[in-house]
Amino acid sequence: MSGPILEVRDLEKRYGARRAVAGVSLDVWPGEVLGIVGESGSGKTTLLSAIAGRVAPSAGSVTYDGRDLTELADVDRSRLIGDKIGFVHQNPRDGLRLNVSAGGNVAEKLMAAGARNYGALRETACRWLDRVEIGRDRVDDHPSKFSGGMQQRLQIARVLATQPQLVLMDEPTGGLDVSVQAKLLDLLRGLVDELGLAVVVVTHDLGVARLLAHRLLVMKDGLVVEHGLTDQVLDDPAHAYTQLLVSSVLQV
Ligand SMILES: Nc1ncnc2c1ncn2[C@@H]1O[C@H](COP(=O)(O)OP(=O)(O)OP(=O)(O)O)[C@@H](O)[C@H]1O
Repeated sequence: MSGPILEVRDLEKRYGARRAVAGVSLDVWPGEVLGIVGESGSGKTTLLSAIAGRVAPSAGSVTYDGRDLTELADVDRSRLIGDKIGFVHQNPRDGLRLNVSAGGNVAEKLMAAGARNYGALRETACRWLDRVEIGRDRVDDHPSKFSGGMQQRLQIARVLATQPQLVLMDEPTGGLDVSVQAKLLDLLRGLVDELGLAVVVVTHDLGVARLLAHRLLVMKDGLVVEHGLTDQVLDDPAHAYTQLLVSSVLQV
């Protein structure tokens, strides 16, 4: 593939008179991690949800691998997104089936993608548990019995098992203890590098952005106010709003 894997153009989402996303354009290239940062209410989650087809944009286009997702029939868009685009929720409970075993959570994604052989499914599920550092002895346990960090790692295994080329992440380490966050970030960074994933990660945590993202978009009131390489944006912010975001972190 020679161009961006994801192209978003003039994306807008209105709720009544409010423009939650007010005309955003972005590109993501294969193997690239794009971070979207901004304070609460700046439109990050709405932007990610619109890219993922979870909310219908009011205007604009979302082109994945040459196809405009906003023009596909619902069923075709769902299939494409299910197969090729992964979504990691902040709350792992939104991305897991809690009454299905850990192995089953991974295996059912593989089955939806066409895998059938029980032995191979179980072995692949176990290998994914290995990769996200969940013991194989937990393969038959329900994730409702797991800690928050383990649930998040299982959600990541479930999302990555079908080898998506693009993964959208909404505050993937939010709601976890700091030490658990650090471990999860390490794991995510390793998997993203190893699998060469293209990622869009939404976070209000500039530390997470610094560790994961190659490039950053800074959002305010539904608009992108600054974008650039992560170190450049965080170390030498050009926009007053980004300066405030960065300095408010430094003061903590
Ligand atoms: N379903 C909805 N109906 C009406 N307004 C909404 C809806 N979802 C979001 N909004 C509004 O759109 C704006 C952007 O919200 P959004 O959740 O995208 O921001 P955010 O940057 O992700 O914030 P947070 O970090 O708190 O999740 C806010 O003003 C919010 O109130």
